[in-house]
Amino acid sequence: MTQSVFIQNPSVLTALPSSPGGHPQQLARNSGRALDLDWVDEIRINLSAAERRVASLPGRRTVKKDAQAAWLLKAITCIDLTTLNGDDTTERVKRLCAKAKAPVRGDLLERLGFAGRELHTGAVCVYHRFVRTAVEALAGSGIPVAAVSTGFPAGLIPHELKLKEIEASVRDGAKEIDIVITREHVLTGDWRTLYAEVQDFRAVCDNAHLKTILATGDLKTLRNVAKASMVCMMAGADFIKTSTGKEGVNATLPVTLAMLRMIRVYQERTGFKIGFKPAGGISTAKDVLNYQFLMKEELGRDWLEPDLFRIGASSLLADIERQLEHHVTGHYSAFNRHPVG
Ligand SMILES: O=C[C@H](O)COP(=O)(O)O
Repeated sequence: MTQSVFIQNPSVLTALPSSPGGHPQQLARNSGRALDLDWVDEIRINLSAAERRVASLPGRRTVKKDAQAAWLLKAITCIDLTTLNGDDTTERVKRLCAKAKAPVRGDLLERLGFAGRELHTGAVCVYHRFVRTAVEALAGSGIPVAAVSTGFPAGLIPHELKLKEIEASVRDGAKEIDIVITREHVLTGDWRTLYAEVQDFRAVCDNAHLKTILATGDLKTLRNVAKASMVCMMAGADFIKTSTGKEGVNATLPVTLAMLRMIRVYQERTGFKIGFKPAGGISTAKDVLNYQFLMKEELGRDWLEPDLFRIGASSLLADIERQLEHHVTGHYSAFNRHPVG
């Protein structure tokens, strides 16, 4: 799961938030570890402190002009370009894949000094039914296909069927599997069962990377979010992900802060770097910059790269492209000029 943006324009180059054209990070994959309930029981989260911490971000951190363009180009490389709708079709998935391969109009890239350089999204994320279509459409691009499996979005189908769905997605060529956890295990504090569930998912993923969706909007408290994060990482998650996009409340900055702090603790204790994926409702360039700032402040530059940071989004790319157009032309275009993504 490694890609890099290659930057040509010198002013954009200096503004890029992480190594331009740099080498992919060599990450040791999280092997998981035995469940240690002390690591779970000791977790405390101060909600008002978390809210204060993230509320200060927009006023404190800002990037403009070339710097903003550079951060937004980097964000594109981290997008899991997503379609997860009941009316998805093969043609829609093919169009999405075409957009993932060429996320920004050629004339804009030229004016940004990017012409001819590699730029694509982090992945394309679809339901299992469309994995094969996406794999074929993305062949040779290096863009992985992520499948939402395990009875997405509620995750209430039988456990054995969840395992079969993961196996089928892997067989069809998915390189990343976004699973939903059973929220009841969190709401009842049944950490052993949650751990066993995620361990089983990880085992059938084989070499595909496992992103565990917590559905944080269903988990009631930040403490539950933090505890579930820790259990999923101990069970072998490669990424922890906030939401399906279908809960009443999806990705938020306070939830992100709680999850990032757990990633930090897990790394301090085990040495493994776990990725983070906010998803659901992230639709503007302004939103995504705040997530990037928080990632950098909490975990450092490594977490601005697509092997440790993904943004699950269906419409964000359109706004980013619009902002890039404004950057190079001074004008905003209508959203319908950026129809996909
Ligand atoms: O995982 C990705 C989400 O389902 C996308 O949510 P969104 O449509 O609000 O961008």
